[in-house]
Amino acid sequence: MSTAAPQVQSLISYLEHDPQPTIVLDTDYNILAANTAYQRQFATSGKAPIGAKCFRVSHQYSVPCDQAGEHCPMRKASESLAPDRVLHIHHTPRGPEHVDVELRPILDADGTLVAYVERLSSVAVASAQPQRHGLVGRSPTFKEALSALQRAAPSQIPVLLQGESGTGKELFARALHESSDRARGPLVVVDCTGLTESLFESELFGYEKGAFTGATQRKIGLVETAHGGTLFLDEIGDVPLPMQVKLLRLIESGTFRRVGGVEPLRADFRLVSATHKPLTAMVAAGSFRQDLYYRISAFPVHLPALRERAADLPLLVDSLLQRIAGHGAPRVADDAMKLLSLHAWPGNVRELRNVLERARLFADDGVIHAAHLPPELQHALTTAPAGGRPRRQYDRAQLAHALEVFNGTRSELAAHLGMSERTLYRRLRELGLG
Ligand SMILES: Nc1ncnc2c1ncn2[C@@H]1O[C@H](COP(=O)(O)OP(=O)(O)OP(=O)(O)O)[C@@H](O)[C@H]1O
Repeated sequence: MSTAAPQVQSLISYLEHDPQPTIVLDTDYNILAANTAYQRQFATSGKAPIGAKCFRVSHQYSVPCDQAGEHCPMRKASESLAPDRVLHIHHTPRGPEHVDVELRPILDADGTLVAYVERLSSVAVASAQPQRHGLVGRSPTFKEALSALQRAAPSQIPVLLQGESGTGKELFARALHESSDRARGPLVVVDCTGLTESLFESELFGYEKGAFTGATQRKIGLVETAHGGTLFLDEIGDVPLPMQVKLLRLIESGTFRRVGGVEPLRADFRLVSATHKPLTAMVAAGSFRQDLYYRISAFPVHLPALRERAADLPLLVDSLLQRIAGHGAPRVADDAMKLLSLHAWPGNVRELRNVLERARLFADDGVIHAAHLPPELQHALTTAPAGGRPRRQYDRAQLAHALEVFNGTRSELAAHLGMSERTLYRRLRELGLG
């Protein structure tokens, strides 16, 4: 068991009453102390893991995180002697969990590094294990997006979520709202697609009685409904130019008027926008206002496409099946899982959900087999007729995706794609992937 220097002992007793889970570590990854809050939330065996290595306790690794392919905040802090913060997946009594880790190096009077203090906060808005609601994910690209979200959440900075359709923009917006200090306020979702100018204005700002024919009484708009909370403008790239001016005025002045009203009203919301459109290209083409773009995009977050987070597929499949089918959720056979992992998922998680919703209706024996998946997924397993050409020509994107996600040798991949190894190599060379 490690012994701590006297200054470190004082630090330990100071941290004992900290309400946030905190541990003290020496420079060789040994846990010197863990406060009561840590023991309550994270101690897996019910007692403080004094003397154990942090990487073993938090990750069940036998080597430090950076040797296991993860970012090690201790390594970085030992070089910079400055604090570091990372999002890790920790082993906890509740299973794997996303944890925000803040690490501070402790220096003695000579400036020598003597210990580290690590403060942990569970990230409740996303799960690293199958879950019946909310965001799930554990791949590096998912963690990057989640980590960006956690950094932006406590401030008022406008966030722009950029991702293809079906990547979970609304779920991320909800997670951001729930991680912010406005979580007790409302989250108001505005779908900006297909709104005419007058409808947009009256929906957003509301109207006074008599403002137009049919306005028989005052109506509160969505901006007012979002008071004290978050206003989520989904598909902001679909807002036509004349309405963009009105949006800009609202964001810049923080005030608005109901249609037919004279009183300027003060708006109090945190703005989150989302789009699957390339806004910078739209700005260059003149179809999106540059000034509005700068206002909404102070903190852009890239939401990964499903093909960029292939490692999350089994977790997403489990979670979505639980959501679709509840307790009687079917299991997915290996051949079906292989097909799912070879598909490029242009429709992302929404497409995956649709495929599973359909497939489970065929799973009479409680198992989803390859045959239960739609034809466009089946092709990946068709084998070449003996001595003949493969039945299917894969395009560059499909092959690049298969290369990225396939867990096996090139000859196994060739077999899965229904072609000979030589043909695979030739195709890869032709497409510049070899
Ligand atoms: N990380 C995730 N974990 C769990 N479910 C997810 C995740 N990402 C997306 N989903 C699910 O995928 C579906 C699509 O998500 P959502 O509607 O948020 O996507 P979107 O990006 O807003 O799509 P669109 O741009 O078409 O409106 C929903 O059923 C959502 O619950």
